[in-house]
Amino acid sequence: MKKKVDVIILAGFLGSGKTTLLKQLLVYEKERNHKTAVLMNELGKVSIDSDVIPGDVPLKELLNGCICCSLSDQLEKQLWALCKENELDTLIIEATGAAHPIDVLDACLSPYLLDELSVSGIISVMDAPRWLDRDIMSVQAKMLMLEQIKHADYIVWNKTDSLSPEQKEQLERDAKRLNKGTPYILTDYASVELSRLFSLAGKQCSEHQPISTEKLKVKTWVYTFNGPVNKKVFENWLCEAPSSIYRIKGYIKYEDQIYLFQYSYGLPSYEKELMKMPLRLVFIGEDLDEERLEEGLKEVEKNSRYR
Ligand SMILES: Nc1nc2c(ncn2[C@@H]2O[C@H](COP(=O)(O)OP(=O)(O)OP(=O)(O)O)[C@@H](O)[C@H]2O)c(=O)[nH]1
Repeated sequence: MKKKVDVIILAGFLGSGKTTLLKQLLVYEKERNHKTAVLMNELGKVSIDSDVIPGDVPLKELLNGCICCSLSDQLEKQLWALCKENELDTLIIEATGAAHPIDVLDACLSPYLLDELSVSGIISVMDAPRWLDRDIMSVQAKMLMLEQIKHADYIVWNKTDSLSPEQKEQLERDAKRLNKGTPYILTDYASVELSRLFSLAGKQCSEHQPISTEKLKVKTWVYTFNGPVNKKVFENWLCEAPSSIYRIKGYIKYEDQIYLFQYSYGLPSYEKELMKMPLRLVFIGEDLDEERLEEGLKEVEKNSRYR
């Protein structure tokens, strides 16, 4: 079977040090003879950070919007193109500082890309002084930083050079409180010992193994239907589905019609699909009880037959 490309998502507030870390990751991957590509997303019309990417690294840019909202369709196309045009080992996505990590993860888990990509983890690069000073920021900015910490598989507290020992202790307490058990590090200029970062993010993984998706804080799970189901039966199941499911997306068939199905924060939506797509749904959430989900969906298929 074809090896999937490992995807690393770099999240973190505007100017927190994502590109600084990205440059080091690229050097590290090159030393390991890993062919690595970068997908860079910037809010502005002109890319600033892409100049720092070496010429031999395949690069796609998504400008003037955020991949977690207005550009999520384009992200899918660009990821597909990067995988088809290159024999990749690793793909690093640098999200904008305004991106919600779960939404970026969601955009990577397109049903089209399931066989191509395997998301290794979300690394959140946090601007430590800004976090400590967050009370002067808007509620939205505070919430965003909180999400970036909460959903990280590895937290890099950056720009810590000017902080007092008490402030550094506070950062450690915050990491433990907000994302218990997740590895973190306090750095300057994102100078992380990268072998540690890879192994810690994967917890039990050795230095040279990719981080397994099973170690992701936010879990993903895929269910494949054998055929069409009954809309009412499926939606009844959905009403009872656990709230820890953040997203569902994929293809579902009602009678003779295939739909692209999207479910986000409790709301389902459908779009008619003209192609014959595999009837797979990708689930994204925390603490997903896979066994229960599978049982429930099998029941949906069974009950649909009697309608
Ligand atoms: N003082 C200080 N400056 C830093 C540190 N890390 C990064 N910087 C600087 O902070 C600025 C922003 O760093 P970037 O790596 O571009 O940050 P980014 O998260 O990619 O920024 P955006 O793409 O705009 O969101 C640059 O000028 C860096 O040189 C640090 O630890 N301390």
